[in-house]
Amino acid sequence: MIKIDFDKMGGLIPAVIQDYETGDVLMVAFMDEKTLNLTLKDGKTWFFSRTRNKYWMKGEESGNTQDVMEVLTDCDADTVVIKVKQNGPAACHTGNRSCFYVKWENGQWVEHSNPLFNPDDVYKKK
Ligand SMILES: N=c1c2ncn([C@@H]3O[C@H](COP(=O)(O)OP(=O)(O)OP(=O)(O)O)[C@@H](O)[C@H]3O)c2ncn1[C@@H]1O[C@H](COP(=O)(O)O)[C@@H](O)[C@H]1O
Ligand SMILES: [Mg+2]
Ligand SMILES: [Zn+2]
Repeated sequence: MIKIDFDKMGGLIPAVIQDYETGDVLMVAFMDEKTLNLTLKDGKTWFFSRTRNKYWMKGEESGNTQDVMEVLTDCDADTVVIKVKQNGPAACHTGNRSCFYVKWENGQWVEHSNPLFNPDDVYKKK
């Protein structure tokens, strides 16, 4: 029986969040056993934030939650890909649809930012 190998990963595995409809990678964040189980039960994505040292449901503040459509793990069961229906305009807290809007071009990183919301409006409590 396949079991996710959290121990090998120091308790946290990468979760690649993919748009169910377009296949775009929306974000990458981390899950421990508890947040993976929450995600599987709840049908929304839950993560552990190392920076903020807390559990979070994506969209708890912005409303930009993610409905889980499909969950995959890889050959050695130490990463997950989660296909989601993204609610609201964007997954990234910058307002961009995806976190991956910075591209290596001609020897440097170039931002292709196209915010679909203003983070100052959406994240008011800070
Ligand atoms: N909303 C986001 C958010 N959306 C996407 N991401 C991406 O999720 C990844 C992990 O975020 P964290 O920094 O929380 O997690 P981490 O474990 O520190 O990971 P690293 O940054 O160290 O890689 C990063 O690649 C972020 O770009 C976000 N990271 C943080 N937030 C914050 O989460 C809070 C709640 O936001 P909502 O979930 O939209 O309500 C707000 O304070 C936001 O600023
Ligand atoms: Mg961080
Ligand atoms: Zn982001």
